[in-house]
Amino acid sequence: MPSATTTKKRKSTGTADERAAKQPRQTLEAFFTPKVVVACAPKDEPEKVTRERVALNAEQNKVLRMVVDEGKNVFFTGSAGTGKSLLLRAIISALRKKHAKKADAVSVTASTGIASLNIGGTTIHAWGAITPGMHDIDKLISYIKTCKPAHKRWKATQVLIIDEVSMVDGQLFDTLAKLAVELRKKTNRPFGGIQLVVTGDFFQLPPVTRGGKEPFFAFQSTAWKQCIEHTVTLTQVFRQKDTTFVDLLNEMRRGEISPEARKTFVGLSRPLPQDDGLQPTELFPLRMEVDRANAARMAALTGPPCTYEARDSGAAPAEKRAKLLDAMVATRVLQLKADAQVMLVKNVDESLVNGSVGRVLGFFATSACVASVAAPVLPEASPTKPGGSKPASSAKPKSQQDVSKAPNGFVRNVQVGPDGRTPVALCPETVKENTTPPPSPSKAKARAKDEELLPLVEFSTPQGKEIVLIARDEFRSEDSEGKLLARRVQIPLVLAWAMSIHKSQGQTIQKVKVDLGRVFEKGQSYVALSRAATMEGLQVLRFDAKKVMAHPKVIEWAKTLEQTSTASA
Ligand SMILES: Nc1ncnc2c1ncn2[C@@H]1O[C@H](COP(=O)(O)OP(=O)(O)OP(=O)(O)O)[C@@H](O)[C@H]1O
Repeated sequence: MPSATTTKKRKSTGTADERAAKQPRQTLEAFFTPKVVVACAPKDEPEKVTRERVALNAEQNKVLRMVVDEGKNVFFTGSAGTGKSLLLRAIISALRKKHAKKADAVSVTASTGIASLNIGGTTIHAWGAITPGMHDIDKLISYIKTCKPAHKRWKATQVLIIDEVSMVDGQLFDTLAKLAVELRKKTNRPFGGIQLVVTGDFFQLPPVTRGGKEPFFAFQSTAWKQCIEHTVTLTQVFRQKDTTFVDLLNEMRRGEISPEARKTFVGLSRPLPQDDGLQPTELFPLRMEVDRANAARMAALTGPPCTYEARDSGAAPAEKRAKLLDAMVATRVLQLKADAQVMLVKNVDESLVNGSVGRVLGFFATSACVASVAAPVLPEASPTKPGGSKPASSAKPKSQQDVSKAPNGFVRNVQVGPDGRTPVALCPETVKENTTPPPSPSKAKARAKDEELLPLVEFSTPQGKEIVLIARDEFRSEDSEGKLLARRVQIPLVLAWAMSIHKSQGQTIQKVKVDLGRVFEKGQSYVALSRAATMEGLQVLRFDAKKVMAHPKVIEWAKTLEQTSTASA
């Protein structure tokens, strides 16, 4: 029976490794393999739920079974927060186990770079070696045939996953289907016989169009009608617990705002409390507005700035490389100050995710933070390679050894002194209890001399506060043959007083502020407002019912779905 959980054994090379091998594997694979109940079990077998696992609900399990056990072509959708991403990660994990012996059998893609980053995949364009905007099948085929890895992928793929499909242009969907048929020479089967697993919410962001052109959604394409056998709508909202808020968001999603809903939204214009020291993240449609808002907040902080220049490399020609680097979420120059509000742009584990917001406490060396960890726990790791932070020395107490092992160089659970921002190892007056004494402050300072000072950040997570030293990490852009085009090693943080709605898609943000007066695209307001976990954490300025309208084509299409499901119920 295939299992959705992973407990890969490691080669034991010594006592430390033996200890580590006994630990449950806590890499990002564990994050992509969320602690979900195995869903490939026969329907009548009771589900095993362990203490730390998130159990998929019945509708999520149904989709997982349709995809993994029955091999069906499925589009699963649902409003924001219904667990599409979590389910997708469980599906990816189960499919990889199912096809473990066949490399390239499971291809994981998304419409945008950011969405693909969230599921450890690649963009659909990069996967298929498709030039954006090009639909000449013959030209595309001859180009793909020159890219051996891409050609191999087209032929070897048995399951193609496409996330955030609302942003996939319908014409592209048709092109993909035609290419699959041609390249796989299985002309009698839709999509060349590739199993499709597609997800997203068409009420969220639409495909990008030029010059105000109407979007052509994937569901309007001919291939969609031929290839998507089953549409499943997830209905249980997990992100928001408050049913009143869920109902309000649903009214908005359908574009039917009642007078009561309007009144409630207008009432959300009040400022949010700042009891945890964090201000709401303001969501803007344009990157320019985001940069301006963040720069103004930074200028208001009086402390000295700490600047991180990215370490860039890559084989692409200069102009192309610059473009690729520019599109990366990590910036070329990151300027931070103590008290700056920041957002993590890498997934680490279930509590520290791409989207976690925190406040910079100061800038410290890894060694000082390793000496100040609060508890002897093994930190969970990121799948990316370490980005340049130096490992701390090996002659340390057990807890410190474990901490320095974090492959991403992060130091978790740092304990700070009475000022609330200095690691205890640097506070002479602080005596740590219950662990081996930390190195003396003078030693820690001496060791710190050669090390790059890194931002120490207090994150607000659903599990509570955690202080983490953030090391540099790697961001890569590869071509369809897997060749490294551009690489950036940078601190994986961005300023987070403000962020773009586009980048916020898929995230859960505890405190959100949205000025609807700025929103210009259908779907944007719904994405922005539905990032908030609670109404208490949402501030809405200039509410205008017209601005929250869904696209009429999507409303029409959704009605046909409802009719189908009512008829088949
Ligand atoms: N079965 C489940 N049990 C408990 N929590 C869940 C479950 N499924 C999802 N969640 C949680 O609900 C929240 C929203 O889930 P997720 O991000 O997967 O939703 P989504 O449908 O992809 O949202 P969006 O469309 O806004 O990106 C996350 O915090 C996730 O961990």
